[in-house]
Amino acid sequence: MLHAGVPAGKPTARPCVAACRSPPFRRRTVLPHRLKSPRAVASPIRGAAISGFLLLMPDGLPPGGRDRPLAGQHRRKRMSFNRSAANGRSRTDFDLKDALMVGVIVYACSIVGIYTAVPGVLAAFWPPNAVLVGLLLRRAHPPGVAHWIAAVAGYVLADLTMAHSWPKTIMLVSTNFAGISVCYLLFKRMSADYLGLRHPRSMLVFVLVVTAGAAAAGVSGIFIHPVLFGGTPLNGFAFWFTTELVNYIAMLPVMLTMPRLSHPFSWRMRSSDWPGWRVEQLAPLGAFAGSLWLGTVLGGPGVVPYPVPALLWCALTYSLFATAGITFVFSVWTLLAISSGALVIGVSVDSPQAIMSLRVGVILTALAPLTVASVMMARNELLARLKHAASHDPLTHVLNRGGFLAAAQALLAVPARLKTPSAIVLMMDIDFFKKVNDTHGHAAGDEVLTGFARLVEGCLRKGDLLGRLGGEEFAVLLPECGLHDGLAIAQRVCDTFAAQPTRLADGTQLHATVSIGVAHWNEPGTPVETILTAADAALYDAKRAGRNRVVASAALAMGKISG
Ligand SMILES: Nc1nc2c(ncn2[C@@H]2O[C@H](COP(=O)(O)OP(=O)(O)OP(=O)(O)O)[C@@H](O)[C@H]2O)c(=O)[nH]1
Repeated sequence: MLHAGVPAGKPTARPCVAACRSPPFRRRTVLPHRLKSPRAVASPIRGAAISGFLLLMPDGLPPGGRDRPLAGQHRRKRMSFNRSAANGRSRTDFDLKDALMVGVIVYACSIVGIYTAVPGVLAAFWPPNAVLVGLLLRRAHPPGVAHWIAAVAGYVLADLTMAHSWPKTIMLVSTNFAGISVCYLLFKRMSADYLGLRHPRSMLVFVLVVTAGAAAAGVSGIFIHPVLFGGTPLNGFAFWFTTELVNYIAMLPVMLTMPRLSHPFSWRMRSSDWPGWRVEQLAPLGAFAGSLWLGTVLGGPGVVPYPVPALLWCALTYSLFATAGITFVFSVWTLLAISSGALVIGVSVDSPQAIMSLRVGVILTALAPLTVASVMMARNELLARLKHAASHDPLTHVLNRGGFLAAAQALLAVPARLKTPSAIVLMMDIDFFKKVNDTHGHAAGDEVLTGFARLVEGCLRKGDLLGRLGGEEFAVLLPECGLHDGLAIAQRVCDTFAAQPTRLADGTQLHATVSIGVAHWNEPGTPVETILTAADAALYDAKRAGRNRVVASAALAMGKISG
């Protein structure tokens, strides 16, 4: 029998988990291919773009479903503006910089809105309000006074740049803020699921909130419209209400569902999605573009909803953010194409009523794909949570028996997936665990199990599998690992666990040890169960030999490490 020869009760000093990452781990660690590809090398332009984006998109809101951590997965460290403190800058410095950025964005969006407006008429495309609401909601912290002041300054400067008089500027800015504050205050009270449009009913609530915000702007329009544009108060309400409604519905979903880019690397990581992409996944986008083109060719009053089937197809295929973006393109394209004559609907759209009717009709059409995408998102997240719960252990959050066996089978059943047809299985069982429970209680036993799982996880590479097969028994699969390295890894787990007591909630330090059986898989075609049985037999030998040790399977051993 081969074993590591660590005497029971006399642990080798390995005080920290970090020790587990020393060679041979590091030697064997393979950099993910995508990080080495030229695509992964960020260009200065992309770096600058990402940095700018980070300022705009702090992680106030959990991103779309795919990014949201599930119970048991390591939670990605939430980065907030506080990270500036770590860089030696004070929070105030950073808030001011951040507020300045908000002001600049509001200014830039306002200029775009003013430039695209028909002279003497309220701007049809007015992005700053929706963008500002999105920015304020997506912050990690509630916006400070500096943010609000910067936003007001952005609007005022844009109006003054366009040589608007002060009274006109004040009226326009206060009307903008009537809608913005109602939207912000109502959205702020919502849970992240509703705010991220990931709840099945979130689109309904979204429409109610933006309708309230648009109505607030409309009420202000009752007073200022007759003064600024000479219409009736009713016209003022209708014009401001519809314009704000259209802009909020078109733009705010994009802002609310935009993925969090809290770390430049997350952008690179997303490139890993691409190998899974197939050309046919571009079909819904092609259908959408085709339907827009068909509308321009055929014309007529019925062309506006032509793209709806393609939009629904996009909603069923792409992420909520992508669907929101495509829907935004649909709304803007349709309104611009009709006003420019590229889309001939055969009805004159020159009266205020006709313009309002068109805007509201287009934007309500866009609600259908947004609702489908939102419900799909909620459904996919629920499925992911169920799948996770079915394959993971609720206590330690590592794979459960079924999850481990399925993942191991999937890995070993297709040897082509492995660069080298060699894998190691460790069967690990905490020693005298019953005594831990009996002496310190079941809760303390649970803490030992959880602590052990975290310790082992800290010793593994990405791609290694860890599972809790039951009780105090765990298994590890190390793909593309030879026997020598596998035994060394097992020994490090054994030594580190023995040297590192579990600190219980009451402060007590609890020493425990683990016995490990190691088996080597190097013959493609050998089922996982066979290798697990061999490792289990070795584990049994380790227990019999005195525990707190590593033993290689007699059947499959090809070498040993010295004790
Ligand atoms: N706290 C806690 N205990 C568990 C859990 N699952 C199983 N156990 C306990 O784990 C103990 C396993 O005891 P045994 O199988 O006798 O093994 P052992 O005491 O570790 O002895 P050796 O394995 O021979 O070293 C039993 O007392 C189980 O009740 C759990 O989820 N939490």
